[in-house]
Amino acid sequence: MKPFTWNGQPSRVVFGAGALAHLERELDLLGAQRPLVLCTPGQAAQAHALAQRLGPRCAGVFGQAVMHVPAATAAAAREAAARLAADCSIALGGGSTTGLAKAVALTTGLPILAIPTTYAGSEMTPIYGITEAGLKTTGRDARVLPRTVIYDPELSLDLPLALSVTSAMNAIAHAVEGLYAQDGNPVTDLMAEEGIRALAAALPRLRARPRDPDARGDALYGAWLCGSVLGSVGMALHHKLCHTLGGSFDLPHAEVHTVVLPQALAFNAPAVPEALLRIRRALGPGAASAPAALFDLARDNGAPVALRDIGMREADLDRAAEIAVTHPYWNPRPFSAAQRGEIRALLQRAFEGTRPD
Ligand SMILES: NC(=O)C1=CN([C@@H]2O[C@H](COP(=O)(O)OP(=O)(O)OC[C@H]3O[C@@H](n4cnc5c(N)ncnc54)[C@H](O)[C@@H]3O)[C@@H](O)[C@H]2O)C=CC1
Ligand SMILES: O=C(O)/C=C\C(=O)CC(=O)O
Repeated sequence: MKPFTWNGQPSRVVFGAGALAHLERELDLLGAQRPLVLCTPGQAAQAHALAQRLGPRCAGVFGQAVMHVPAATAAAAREAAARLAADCSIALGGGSTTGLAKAVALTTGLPILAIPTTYAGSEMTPIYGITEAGLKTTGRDARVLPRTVIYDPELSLDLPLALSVTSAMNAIAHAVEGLYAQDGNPVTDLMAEEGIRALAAALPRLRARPRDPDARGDALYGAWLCGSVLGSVGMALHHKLCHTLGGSFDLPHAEVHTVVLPQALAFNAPAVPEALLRIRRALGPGAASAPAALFDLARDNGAPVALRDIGMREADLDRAAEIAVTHPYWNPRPFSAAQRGEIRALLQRAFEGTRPD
């Protein structure tokens, strides 16, 4: 066994149908007396219902979370937390809401209690992302890791099916990159393979019965595992491309992950044979290569497989390639300015939705 360092996340996790009933207990354990509830405009009703349940204990609701955490939104949330004398953030929603809570925590240290309603997995990572002047900056900081996570499958029963599939692919992408991470280890490998398996198996069940609580629970379990992998090891080419396309071209996050993942894995395939075997095994029996099987998993569950179908302009691909190779993340197959042509070709295949070999 090669030596490794395990920086598994110390978040406290409460998991199960109806787990939201434990919110007050978990706030008490955090010593939080005045939580600020954060949400997106689309989830305001859920957030206000939670605030009403908490009564005078609740400092208020800030309902302006949006994807990629614009710097101005982060500043407004910090101002609201200060004005309301909040001592904790409750992030009720997906990665955009958790990301806003992280932006507040980054400068204020306000602890986060996350209540995930998608499969993004941000609740299990110390990674933050803030977007300013069309450029997304990401970083890692222990202060942004949520202290407590309440996973309640009942909160995702109404997650739109299309987003359920792409958000699951976002989670699978964390695990895929974790399997070839520079700082991967046997524990994260186990979590990654099980996370991919759980999510891939849940998708057809969700398509058949979107409100199936067992399928939603299995998907959330897979998201927890994949998010834990992302929180423990580094990201590589795939995430760099998605941060570029999402942050600089304002493309929808989960959809970008869904489209790019097969293409990025195909680019890395020659350098990551062990990861391919684990991914292939996790996806179940079939003759397709791991990249092609991921492409098929997305396509067969009704998800987009081409950048041109999610708002990308072909004229922007050159600039996307340029940004992607500037300050690249580590990757098992090097990509830097010298590989700009290869990255541009990868983006062309993603733009057209070409099924990998
Ligand atoms: N730092 C990290 O570790 C990670 C960060 N992220 C970030 O998270 C953001 C994307 O998060 P996502 O969860 O993909 O999307 P999201 O949080 O933006 O949600 C997408 C839409 O779905 C709605 N929604 C969410 N849950 C719902 C539910 N259960 N029922 C009905 N509607 C619901 C939201 O209101 C929103 O309008 C991006 O900014 C991405 O960068 C994503 C993964 C990991
Ligand atoms: O791309 C991902 O799914 C993981 C990390 C981020 O999205 C960075 C961020 O929080 O914006």
